[in-house]
Amino acid sequence: FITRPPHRFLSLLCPGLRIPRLSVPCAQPRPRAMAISSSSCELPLVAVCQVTSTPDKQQNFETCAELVREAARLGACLAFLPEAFDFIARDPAETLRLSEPLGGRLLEEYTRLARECGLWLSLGGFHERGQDWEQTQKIYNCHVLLNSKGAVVATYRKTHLCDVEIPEQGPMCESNSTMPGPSLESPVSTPAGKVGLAVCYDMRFPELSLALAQAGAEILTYPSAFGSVTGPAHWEVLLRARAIETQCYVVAAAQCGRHHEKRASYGHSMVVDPWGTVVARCSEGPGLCLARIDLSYLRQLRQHLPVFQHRRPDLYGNLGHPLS
Ligand SMILES: O=C(O)CNC(=O)[C@H](CS)NC(=O)CCC(=O)C(=O)O
Repeated sequence: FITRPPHRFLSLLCPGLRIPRLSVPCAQPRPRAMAISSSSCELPLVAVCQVTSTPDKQQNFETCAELVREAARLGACLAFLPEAFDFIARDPAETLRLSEPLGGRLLEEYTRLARECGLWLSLGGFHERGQDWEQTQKIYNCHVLLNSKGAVVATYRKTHLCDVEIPEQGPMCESNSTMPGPSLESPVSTPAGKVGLAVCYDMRFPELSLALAQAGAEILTYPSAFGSVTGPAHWEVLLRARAIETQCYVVAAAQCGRHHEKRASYGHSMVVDPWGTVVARCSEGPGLCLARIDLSYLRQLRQHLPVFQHRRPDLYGNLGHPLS
């Protein structure tokens, strides 16, 4: 996939690249933070990377780095990598053995990559040895956001762990190796908009997405490694529902294909706009797709369909109250 020429790459993998609703005239001055691409009339472009992580960390890094470089060449200001971009291990013991702290070698390599490419990176789910590693011998599933200088600007540790038993998908017990994160993270300003951080299974909890939207998120991210049984049934429906109800863009970078003998993922990485339209999707296998983020469209939509003004938090107990 890496050797394909860019135009072919794009037309194959990015049917959503047709630019959605360029309603902002070029003459209109844009905020500095959004003037990322060579032409100031272009809306910020984001890239969604799809990979098949294996237990081989170095190989995984090289694959991700190739996609990130391609994203930068194509003009993206922000690239999204899926959950477990660092590796997918065969068992919990291997997961723990391969894990690193945020200050470890792998994050250092990604810092260099972000700086080299000059783009922001959403590292969707890093197997992180946290401060409490010595006591707990468990890790966090940590979504790390790097800016274009390679600095860590935010971390969110997955709060809903995937302990489920889906017939024919095999049991998953994430809490065997992983601690749930203690809190949600306030949305972060990026060149593409305010990004709200989540991870995979979190997408099943609309409370989280509403909390992020009410705290100002414009883009929700669900980096994932979705299973092959729940994938066809729930993946696109959940992502589109989260986009429609929060009136946010939803970006979901996914693992795909076979990671090792025991595990495969559904793929179907995509970007959904706040209307619920899928504006970009990856085709089968590793690759990337691109989408433009149009915040004036998002604001218009929120004006025309003001669901956040119609909420009745007086009726829902603690649901729907803002983050901060
Ligand atoms: O294990 C790792 O290394 C990384 N973590 C994952 O892949 C996690 C926990 S097993 N996967 C999911 O949350 C899938 C959720 C899902 O498939 C659903 O909600 O239907």
